[in-house]
Amino acid sequence: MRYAQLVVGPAGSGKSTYCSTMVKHATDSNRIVEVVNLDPAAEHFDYEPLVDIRELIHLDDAMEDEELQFGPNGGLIFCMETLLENCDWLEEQLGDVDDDYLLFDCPGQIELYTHLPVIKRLVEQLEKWNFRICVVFLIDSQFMVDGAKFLSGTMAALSVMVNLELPHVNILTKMDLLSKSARKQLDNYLDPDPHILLAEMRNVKSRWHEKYAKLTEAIGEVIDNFSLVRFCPLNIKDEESIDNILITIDNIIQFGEDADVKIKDFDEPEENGDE
Ligand SMILES: Nc1nc2c(ncn2[C@@H]2O[C@H](COP(=O)(O)OP(=O)(O)OP(=O)(O)O)[C@@H](O)[C@H]2O)c(=O)[nH]1
Ligand SMILES: [Mg+2]
Repeated sequence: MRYAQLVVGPAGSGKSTYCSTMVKHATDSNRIVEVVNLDPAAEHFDYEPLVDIRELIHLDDAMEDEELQFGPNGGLIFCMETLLENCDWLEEQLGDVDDDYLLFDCPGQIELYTHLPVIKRLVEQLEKWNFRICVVFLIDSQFMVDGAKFLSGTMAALSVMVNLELPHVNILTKMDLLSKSARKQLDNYLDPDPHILLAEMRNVKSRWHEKYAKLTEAIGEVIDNFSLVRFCPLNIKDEESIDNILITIDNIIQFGEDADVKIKDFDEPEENGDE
């Protein structure tokens, strides 16, 4: 079994920073975590990638091609499709090391995760290669500090969850940039209570809410009733905060737990036999 975090989220939400932060944190606790750069347009990141999609195809290749004539967004989709067509290349680059733990630093175009099939197909490949995957959806906490934005961010997280159908963690990034009052505001939402959100939206003059108060309320309640979406705050300046996130994800993909799981599986038939 191998382990992977698929790090996704809107442009600039902090995906590449998250990856380098996790690598440093893991190294400090004697763990090896490596990053695969899947962003064909990446210009800067603070880690040494194990695999880099730009060695296969760069966004400029798609955009400068006389025949293709892609813009930046179509070009990106083209690059991701090229990656899928060259699965052998990726498989070879990834190697085949048991217990490997990789972070896939993905591009920032949200449509890749909300409704296009290309990332989903990549996930299916990774699963064939024995990866147990957790989607890590990052969203900038600064865009989550009022009711309407929080609701809209929640809906974005939900579309990614529905589209990718994988174990999933939502992370609020850049908590270090929030003012004290903004952080307090956000704390109210983190244990999501749609009534707090709604009461607040009622106070804010919003054309949407005036017209669709009942709809907003219904969406809020559905999300709450099904415990669909939760957010974990991440402050990269606080080791404990980083550690909490890593532990949460490790648990989800059962990293380091396999030994226990095997023992349990082994014991169960015996117990049944005794009964
Ligand atoms: N203060 C602070 N800045 C952050 C944090 N995370 C990211 N940033 C900054 O936000 C900007 C974008 O961060 P990136 O990590 O490149 O974001 P990204 O999601 O990889 O961006 P794209 O790949 O372009 O979609 C950079 O200037 C980072 O330094 C954080 O936790 N705290
Ligand atoms: Mg990036």
